[in-house]
Amino acid sequence: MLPFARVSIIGLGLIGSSIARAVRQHMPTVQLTGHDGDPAVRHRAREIDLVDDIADTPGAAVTDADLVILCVPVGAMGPVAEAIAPELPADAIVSDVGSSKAGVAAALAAALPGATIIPAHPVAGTENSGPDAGFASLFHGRWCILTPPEGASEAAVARLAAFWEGLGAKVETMDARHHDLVLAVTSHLPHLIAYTIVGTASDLEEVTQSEVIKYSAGGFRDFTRIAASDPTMWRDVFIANKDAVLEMLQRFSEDITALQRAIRWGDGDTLFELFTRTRAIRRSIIEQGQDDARPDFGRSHD
Ligand SMILES: NC(=O)C1=CN([C@@H]2O[C@H](COP(=O)(O)OP(=O)(O)OC[C@H]3O[C@@H](n4cnc5c(N)ncnc54)[C@H](O)[C@@H]3O)[C@@H](O)[C@H]2O)C=CC1
Ligand SMILES: O=C(O)C(=O)Cc1ccc(O)cc1
Repeated sequence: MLPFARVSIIGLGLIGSSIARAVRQHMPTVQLTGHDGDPAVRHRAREIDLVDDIADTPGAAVTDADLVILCVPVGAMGPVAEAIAPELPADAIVSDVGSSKAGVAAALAAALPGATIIPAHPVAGTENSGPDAGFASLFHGRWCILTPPEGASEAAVARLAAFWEGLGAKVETMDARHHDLVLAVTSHLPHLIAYTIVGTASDLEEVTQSEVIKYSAGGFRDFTRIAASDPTMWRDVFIANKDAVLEMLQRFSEDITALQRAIRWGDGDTLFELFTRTRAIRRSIIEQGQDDARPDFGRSHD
């Protein structure tokens, strides 16, 4: 028995289109409806037959749904929730996939009083955007974190968990604020660092742009992948998760200052001890099978 029969996806970019493809693959009897605010995306979604029905307004996309998933940038979650409010069936569950959770949860609760809202975050993605970037296996073996508000219906949480497990994800439940703190250090700060270092390299006067491209060794290349991530999405994440990001940035600044001091004073032991510890962390990630360097990662568009 499937947890939902009629799923509506608002926002048909990387994550929305990946959910659509995964639902088609794993739950082929589910009736899928989609909407995107960009007419070109709606046109493309029709062209590639992404879902069963594309609605021209957010409200029209949810009239029949028993699960509505908002897959838009976090800054657009509140306005989209307001737009679906008049048409939302009373028994529908509303969820989202935003990369930050506390602010989104507050925006959804304000826009949809009385609705069953279970926010979620599939911790899986790539630097690409748009309906052609998605793929059905994106969530396989990846975590999806649910952040139900206090007093949320356990049955609704269980149904949403079953949905994500059905798409191949592993599900964890967490408080929204804790989620935002954890993701600030594991995802948001790394993106900020990547944006910074690629910006710094391109601003240098004594090193030319073509030298940066020509001699970019492994480390810098990896940063450029992350720094190619969607500007709208990440602008919204940093604005929405301001407190947690600033807290982690403060810690990071202190730690990098300590390394600066170690380099200045030739304190090799401090550098060696840190690099040994970080190598062990990388190896344990690989041992747990959570490495994105899987041969087909981001390439398979099934
Ligand atoms: N990119 C990634 O790796 C991951 C992203 N997320 C979250 O998923 C959400 C979507 O991100 P992506 O799919 O990567 O972005 P995307 O840019 O590929 O797709 C977003 C879609 O939302 C549409 N949209 C924007 N504002 C809208 C509005 N007001 N009404 C209707 N449609 C609107 C855009 O036209 C676009 O097609 C974001 O909240 C992001 O934080 C979560 C996990 C991973
Ligand atoms: O492409 C990468 O390396 C990512 O880190 C993808 C990603 C981006 C945002 C999320 O909230 C979750 C995963």
